[in-house]
Amino acid sequence: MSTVFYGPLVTPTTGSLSSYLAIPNAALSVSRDTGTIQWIEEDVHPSALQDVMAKYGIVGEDLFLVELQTGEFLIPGFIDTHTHGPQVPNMGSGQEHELLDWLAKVTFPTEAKFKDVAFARRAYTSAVRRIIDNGTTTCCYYGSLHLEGTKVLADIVHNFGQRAFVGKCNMDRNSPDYYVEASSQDSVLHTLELITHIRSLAPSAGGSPSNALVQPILTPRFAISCTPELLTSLGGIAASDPSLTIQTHISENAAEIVFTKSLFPPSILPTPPNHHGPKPTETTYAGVYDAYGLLKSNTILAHAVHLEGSEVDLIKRRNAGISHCPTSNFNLRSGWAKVGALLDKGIKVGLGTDVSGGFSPSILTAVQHASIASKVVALSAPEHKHTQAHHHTAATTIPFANRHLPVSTLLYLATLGGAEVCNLQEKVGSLEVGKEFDALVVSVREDSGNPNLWGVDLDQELAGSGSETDKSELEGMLERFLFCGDDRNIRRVYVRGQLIGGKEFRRA
Ligand SMILES: Nc1nc2[nH]cnc2c(=O)[nH]1
Ligand SMILES: [Zn+2]
Repeated sequence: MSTVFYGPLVTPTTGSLSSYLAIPNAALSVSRDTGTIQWIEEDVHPSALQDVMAKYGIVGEDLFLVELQTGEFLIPGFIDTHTHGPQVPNMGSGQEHELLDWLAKVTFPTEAKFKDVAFARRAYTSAVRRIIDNGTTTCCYYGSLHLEGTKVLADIVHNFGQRAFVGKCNMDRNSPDYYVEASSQDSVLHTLELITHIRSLAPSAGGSPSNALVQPILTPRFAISCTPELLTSLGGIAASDPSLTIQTHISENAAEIVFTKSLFPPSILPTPPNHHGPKPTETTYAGVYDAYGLLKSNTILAHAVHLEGSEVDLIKRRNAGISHCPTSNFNLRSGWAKVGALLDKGIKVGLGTDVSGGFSPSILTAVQHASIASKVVALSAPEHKHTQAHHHTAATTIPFANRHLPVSTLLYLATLGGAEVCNLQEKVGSLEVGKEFDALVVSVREDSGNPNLWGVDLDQELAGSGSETDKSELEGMLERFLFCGDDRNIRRVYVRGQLIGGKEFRRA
């Protein structure tokens, strides 16, 4: 049995950051058993739709047809490569601080409340629901340091049907007395127990644990909050369990970097695994994680605002991914990441909301600020005039560094780039045959209820044109959605073919 979606479709494609597919009349079939995309046909005229479906043997009772209206389109679901579940209640609070003060004064007190499991259940239920309804189909969650509360987070994500990585913070030092783990041994035991719990959650129909939607993730909060003993143990877990993903923070804030270097002088750092040549004589932030075996192809590094050149090369060599969190980076006055230069190096980059350093749970807000961040980079680059002059050159031929990111790249970062950072690019991130259907039905119609977005159906009405959408109109719809859209424009949210959220789901 299949569900066939018929209407406009927008998707990035593998390997192309400078262009994307915009198909005004697509038919896309999803298996109702496995949730995978079975076939996609482009340019299907309404009168040919029945024939196309008959060609694939889809008739009568086998068929569920979803026809999109004018002003609606399909897009891959958003991937949030970095957020904090227990900080959702804090969104919009404490906006005056920089990182280390903000952690001490605003963040740790709130996270400490998640010791109360009943509180955690209520808060996480609300948090995960709003994250899904904002179109996030895959989410990398930091929990608090608590084992039980973080199990609850994993259970809720599992029950809601979102694809996710869930980890509990490892933090056994440089944290307040009321919010710190008792020892590195405790931290490790609780981490292993959480991994076991998450892997025991029932995989969806017929799947194996490795195919489960919710996966565990090692979560050393950041180097400052972990003793060398703890980092050593976590590196050991990572080495013995190579499929295990790792998330942490890197080079977010200037004071944080100074403190990190003071805690880890080269004399105490172990020699990194896979290290060739002499041991580094100076500490770098990435070098600390590398020394403990935590910088790998399945490591997700949030922020990367102030990376040194040698760190960029090391991250590339290890094929670790970066979560760009521009809303948070502006909000906490951390700075702005040089994303274009990272992309030019071939480093994997996705977007993160970093709630509540970032004040929005929506990847759309991250897209808007990623655009602004890239424009700040362009404006502050010495060759500003030069790059402006080349504005109209074919995008594929120019590097991304020191240039504003085009819509195609913003779309990529929000979807397929995020999938690469999570090593899920074979499964999700784009609408391609064989991938799982993690997707959104977006509406940029006047009746979406978003007063900030001028409805494209109204445009067509005013122009007196028919209701057929052409390719350039569809591209315009995408741009308008990315810059002016919010959850009111997200009608349906699908993960692995299942409807799990969106405006229509909430009403039902
Ligand atoms: N943005 C952000 N940076 C961190 N570094 C360590 N912990 C945090 C956190 O909770 N948020
Ligand atoms: Zn963070």
